[in-house]
Amino acid sequence: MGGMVVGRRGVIAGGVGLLAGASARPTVAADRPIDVLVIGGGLAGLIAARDLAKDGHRVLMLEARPRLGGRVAWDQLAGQAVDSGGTWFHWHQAAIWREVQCYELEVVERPVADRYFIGVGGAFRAMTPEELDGRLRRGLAAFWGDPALQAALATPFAVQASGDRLAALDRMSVEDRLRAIRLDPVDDSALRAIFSDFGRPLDQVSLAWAMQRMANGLWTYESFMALFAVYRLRGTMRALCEAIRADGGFDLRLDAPVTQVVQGAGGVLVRTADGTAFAARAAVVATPVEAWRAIRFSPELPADHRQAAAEGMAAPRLCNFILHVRGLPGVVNSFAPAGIEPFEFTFTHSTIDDGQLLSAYAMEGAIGVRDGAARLETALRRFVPEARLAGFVGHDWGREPFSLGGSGSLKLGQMARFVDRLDRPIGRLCFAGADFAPQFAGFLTGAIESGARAARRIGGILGRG
Ligand SMILES: Cc1cc2nc3c(=O)[nH]c(=O)nc-3n(C[C@H](O)[C@H](O)[C@H](O)COP(=O)(O)OP(=O)(O)OC[C@H]3O[C@@H](n4cnc5c(N)ncnc54)[C@H](O)[C@@H]3O)c2cc1C
Repeated sequence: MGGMVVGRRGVIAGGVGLLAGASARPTVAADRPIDVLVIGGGLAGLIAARDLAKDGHRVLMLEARPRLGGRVAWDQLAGQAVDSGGTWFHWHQAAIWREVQCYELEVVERPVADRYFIGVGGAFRAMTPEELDGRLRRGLAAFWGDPALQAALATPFAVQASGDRLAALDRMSVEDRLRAIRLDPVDDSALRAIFSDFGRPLDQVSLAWAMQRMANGLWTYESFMALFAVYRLRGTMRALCEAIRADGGFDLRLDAPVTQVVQGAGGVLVRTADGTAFAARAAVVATPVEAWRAIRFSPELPADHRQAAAEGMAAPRLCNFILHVRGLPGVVNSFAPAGIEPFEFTFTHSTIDDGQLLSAYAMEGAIGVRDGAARLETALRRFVPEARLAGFVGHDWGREPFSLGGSGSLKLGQMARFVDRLDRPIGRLCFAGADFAPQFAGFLTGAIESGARAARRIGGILGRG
């Protein structure tokens, strides 16, 4: 098999058309064989494709949806462009910050909340920022304060080198740890409430994953809290996707779900749902783990990969919304322990002339896009009775066939088995994605880490012939 298109259409469809609605017209003469096929155009795939193309390889990206971005998405609401997928990042997340700086993209800071509403005992309790701050500082100090737990993550960037100690932590849940430290009930509720952003019930969240998130911030309260929605891009994450795409110099086919990946001695053959086949010297698979289920791999994937696909790694029921709300008393932020309130957390995304745009997340799928405005407004009124909903946009990520889940935490045992392992090359294939990224699994920056690493690894394979 060697670097040419063998599909029934007989051409490679490239395309400079960028995001939603771009046509799949051919723009690149099929006179040079494809070196690498990149399957999936989320951030991991975009970075891998760009880096490989910049290294002089001919790259074709095959993306299932009619747009790029994957779990990065954008909509219009109240005349504003809003992010409706992955949005927030911080400068201590080096991989994404570097991209943002490189492309000179403008960063906007989230307004700081002056009113908190915390789910305690089945109702919301108003807290001043000072009260919440005190409770969380106490709670987190107890949660991560055991030196033996911290020692397991002495090098949080090198999960596999952490060995048995990390594996033992990975078998424990966040719930196990909360039970062990026995906080005062309101401190306990406050901690459970902010942990609702882990995206699944706490007895299913790997303690090792949660601790890695804390170790990444040097076990400091400020750095841990910096992971809760501090900076976003002006003009949405679309600006970053467009910058990478424009810089990349790779070809693109949208609306091209891959259904089959076959590896031979000298290359890879990839088939899309319409029957077109593409051959290349190597491929990067940058879809969510859950999406591997819909692809036939030959030879069969190793047992760990099959197991990861069967278990799933992303939060399966995550719905998120941007709500246009009037009548809010100030800059608000609500948090509730998973599974109790319709929204696990909400916060003022921005203030506009006519009210506020509020980000709202339902991690346990208690409320969905199909439920409509009246139910969303009722959910909001649980903490601000005077709130009036003027409009909304939302995504139900578990129902999107090319995601089958949102993002969030890793389940028990997944860190030791999958992180820093699923991305090791298998012949001429390399897997990339935020879900099993080495340092920030589940985050935008993790997708970038992982895509860059896949590009380097595939580049090494191509260099060897
Ligand atoms: C609601 C929500 C909010 C989030 N908020 C944040 C946040 O604020 N900060 C943060 O750091 N992270 C956040 N995240 C997480 C972050 O968005 C993701 O971790 C990251 O975008 C995943 O990137 P990826 O490239 O690994 O995967 P994806 O973005 O899922 O990209 C995979 C791509 O593969 C494509 N694909 C799937 N199957 C096929 C196929 N068969 N053939 C071809 N293509 C296929 C998909 O269409 C998709 O484009 C959030 C996620 C969600 C859902």
